[in-house]
Amino acid sequence: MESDIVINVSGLTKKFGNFTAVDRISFDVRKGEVFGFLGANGAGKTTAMQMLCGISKPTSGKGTVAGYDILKENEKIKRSIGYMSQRFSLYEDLKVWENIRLFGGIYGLTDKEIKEKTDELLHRLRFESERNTLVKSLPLGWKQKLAFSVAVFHTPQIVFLDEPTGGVDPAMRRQFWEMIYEASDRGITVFVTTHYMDEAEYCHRVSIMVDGRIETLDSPGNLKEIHQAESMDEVFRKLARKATRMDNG
Ligand SMILES: Nc1ncnc2c1ncn2[C@@H]1O[C@H](COP(=O)(O)OP(=O)(O)OP(=O)(O)O)[C@@H](O)[C@H]1O
Repeated sequence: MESDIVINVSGLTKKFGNFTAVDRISFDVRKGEVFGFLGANGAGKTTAMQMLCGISKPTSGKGTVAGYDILKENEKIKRSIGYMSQRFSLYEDLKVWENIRLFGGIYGLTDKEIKEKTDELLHRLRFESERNTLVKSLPLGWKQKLAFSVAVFHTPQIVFLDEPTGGVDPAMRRQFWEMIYEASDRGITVFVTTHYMDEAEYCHRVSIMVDGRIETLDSPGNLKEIHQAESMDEVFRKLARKATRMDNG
């Protein structure tokens, strides 16, 4: 259904000088879908995601995100999405409740909404006792859960997650993925990059980028069938082997 499409891009390209970081990518993502965006280091995932979020202007190509034109309406896109990355998310020197208030305000909620939703969120996370804790003293897994909760606090149409679960154990990652499914059930589309192939199995659909291009895109089940592989890890290794671009940064 046309109206269910929340991301639609066609021929999206980003060049840095003569170097083509993202090369004519085209795809659709549906409302409530958990969409995995995979690729080896340097494949172009972050660059592509920045274009989708309205942070970086495409060199060519077109598309819409949350119903807005990525070339002309990037400010409106920024207001319709949530964003969480491993590197930039919460303020370490602020308390838990102060972080929630800050991001609620940035995303345009009123003080009353922020207060009500903060109580509800802390209750749901069973985190009331940590209301006044400084974020820097929380374990990494809890920081990630809180960062995700903050990124969907304003009920955005789409939340972009850039390697959200780096560095935590599988049990903690599973808890994180329960939150992802809850958001998806509420109709929030989840666009997620990850290096963990068990997480790729949890996505409704997965795309794999190689050297700036989308090499394959389908459900994990179909990808395994098409590429004659036992696991997503094997699918990924078969495709990533084709990469000529090396970037170990
Ligand atoms: N501002 C820039 N100027 C020049 N080259 C860039 C710039 N940003 C990214 N690149 C290059 O574009 C390519 C794609 O980078 P990008 O960060 O999008 O990859 P990635 O798939 O997100 O990798 P990783 O998994 O390591 O984050 C890399 O070769 C990178 O060096």
